[in-house]
Amino acid sequence: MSRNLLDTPIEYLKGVGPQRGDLLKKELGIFTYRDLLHLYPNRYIDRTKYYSINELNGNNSEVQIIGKIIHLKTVEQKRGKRLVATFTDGTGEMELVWFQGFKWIKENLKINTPYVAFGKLNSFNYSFSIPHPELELLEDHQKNLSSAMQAVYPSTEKLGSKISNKAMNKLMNQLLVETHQLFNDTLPKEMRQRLSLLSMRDALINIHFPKDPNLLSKAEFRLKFEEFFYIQMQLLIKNIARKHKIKGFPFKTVGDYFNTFYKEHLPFPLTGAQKRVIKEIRNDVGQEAQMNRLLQGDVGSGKTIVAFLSCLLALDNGFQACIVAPTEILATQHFIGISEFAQPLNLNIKLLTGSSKTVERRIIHEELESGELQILIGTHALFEDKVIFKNLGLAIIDEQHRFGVEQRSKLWTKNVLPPHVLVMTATPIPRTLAMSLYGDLDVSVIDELPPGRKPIETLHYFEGKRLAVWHFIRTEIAKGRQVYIVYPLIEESETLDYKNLMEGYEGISRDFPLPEYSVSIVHGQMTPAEKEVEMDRFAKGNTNIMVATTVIEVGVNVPNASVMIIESAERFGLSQLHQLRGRVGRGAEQSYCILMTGDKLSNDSKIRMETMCRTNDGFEISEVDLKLRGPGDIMGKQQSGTLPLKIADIVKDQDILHYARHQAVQLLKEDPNLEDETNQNIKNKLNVLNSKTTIWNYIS
Ligand SMILES: Nc1ncnc2c1ncn2[C@@H]1O[C@H](COP(=O)(O)OP(=O)(O)OP(=O)(O)O)[C@@H](O)[C@H]1O
Repeated sequence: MSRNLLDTPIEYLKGVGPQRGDLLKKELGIFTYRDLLHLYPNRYIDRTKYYSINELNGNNSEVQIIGKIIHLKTVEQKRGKRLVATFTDGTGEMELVWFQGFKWIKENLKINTPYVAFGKLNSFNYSFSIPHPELELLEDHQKNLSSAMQAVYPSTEKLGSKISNKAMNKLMNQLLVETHQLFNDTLPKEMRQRLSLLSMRDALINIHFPKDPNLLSKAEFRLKFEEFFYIQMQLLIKNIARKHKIKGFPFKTVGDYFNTFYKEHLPFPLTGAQKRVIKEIRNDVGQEAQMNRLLQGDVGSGKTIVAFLSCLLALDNGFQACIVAPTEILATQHFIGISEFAQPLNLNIKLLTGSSKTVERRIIHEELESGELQILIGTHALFEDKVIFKNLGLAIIDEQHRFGVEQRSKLWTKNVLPPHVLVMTATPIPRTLAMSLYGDLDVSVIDELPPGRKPIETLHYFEGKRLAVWHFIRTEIAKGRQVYIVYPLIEESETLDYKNLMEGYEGISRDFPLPEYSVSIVHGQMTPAEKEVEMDRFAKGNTNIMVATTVIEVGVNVPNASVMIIESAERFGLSQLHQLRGRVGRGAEQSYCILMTGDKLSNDSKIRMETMCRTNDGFEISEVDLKLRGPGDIMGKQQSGTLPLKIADIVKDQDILHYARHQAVQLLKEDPNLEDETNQNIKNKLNVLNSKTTIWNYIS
């Protein structure tokens, strides 16, 4: 497309002007002609359908009726004045109503003249009305009707009557008249023909003024394809570039540490998935390029041993490794778990968290710089400037989405070359999202649980069943099992949150009294040391019940705990519920998760409870979560904001996403550097995109 005209500030478009221009800029972020062109409609109204008044019913939402105004009157009520027109089409009568702008309407409306009235239908006791209808003289309507399907723009909700939908349509028409000659295509003709894609020009015209439903769906397909195709092209090209350009330390040998542990000290036979993932990692770190791998494994799938074996690869090649976790509890758990694995190897492994003592810190700093310290495990305390590695070769980051971009890149600056990076997440990211967001990270998936695990049985109970639930807890404790009872974190109010938890704790302590039962508690207002003591009591089996807020959400590993009670479960998101449930079912016993809720549940909450009761599969759960919440909430605003999608929807349009990815892969196979004459416009568009897109800024 010609850049100049399409970059024209929006206020210069005929019909816009400074006032409307300001509205468009402020409310919709439309600054130029180009921005307006890509403001796509939300939906379409069939303007070929006319209703007669006697066929109206309460189910009609928007209607279009040909008729005449036979009477106009002003009605005064307590709530204010309104102007009411009696409108008839010969089959019946209805009302057209206005609450403002009376003078103009009275002066301009013609009595007993054919009009087309269009708008939202209100019904009350079998009488119908349209508030603030769009009215057009039938004569004009027949002359003007250029498109049977009329676009409704998202602006309608935001701008209301300031720029009506009709006015938006008019502006769009004006814009297309002025600019349509200038639309160059961004996809080669050969490709468009091969894939039966509309040209950009036809797609844009038909998305705003569809000639018929078939052309509309072709236009939508073309524009969605375009968005996905270019995202995938960027990701794939970046991936190729990374493999070539970002040099990393190659771990050439698989040495004594790895081999000894693998052959002699594995605490259990690895699952097929664990073996496969370790192979993928070994292959990556053996190359000259930096590894950037995302390791997805459902809760309890055994990521820790994979992390440990990866660390051994670094150590075998004379490098240090670190593991960073988002909370002290999790970092400590990793430290305990890894130290246990490492016992026979006599390694120097240390823990660094916010509550490490000054003396410990000094020792850690010194040993780290001298290279004596081999594996450092900790929280974001590792990102501090004082923490200097002699030669960090591998950084493992657990639950990455809790860290910011800058923090992660801080680890990079600690080296001449970047270390290999393994990002571990127990929150499965739906495949489609992973593909669109992490297309340039290599992904490994542990999709198999260790053998002998019994699926967790999940049950949903309303408050009225509490006594039965308590009875159940008693029988499980009598069998020697332990129980978690989790309360929601009420984000807006720490005090309320605390009060809730403490009340629960007091009740539980009353219902499960000493000496028969003992109850631990962990909450956000305790110091890390206090939390650790309580966690430790529970982990060692000294207490039967652990009462906690979501601080135990990730990483806690107490295989003997077989019951998870989640209080006010309707307050939790799906992925959080799944994480919490993952704290049980880690031993060989049958485990249970009980979701307690109030009686009144929203539809979404019902779906969440049903999903949890139906499946233990983290990927399936994350797909449902994605559908319920949309990608923004799952990934956090920062990340979803980076996806440049205006028309495509990563949930609904997954098929197009896969198709576009396939086409992008094929194209790059055939012409990796886009040198072919026919691919020049793709190259040009990528150049423009690369100069402004931020999609991966947070990854690299
Ligand atoms: N191949 C295996 N065979 C038997 N047990 C295993 C195997 N792999 C891991 N485990 C055990 O399963 C439990 C869960 O493993 P781990 O803590 O590594 O899970 P995870 O993937 O880190 O889960 P989470 O993210 O929930 O912490 C541990 O008790 C671990 O010892």
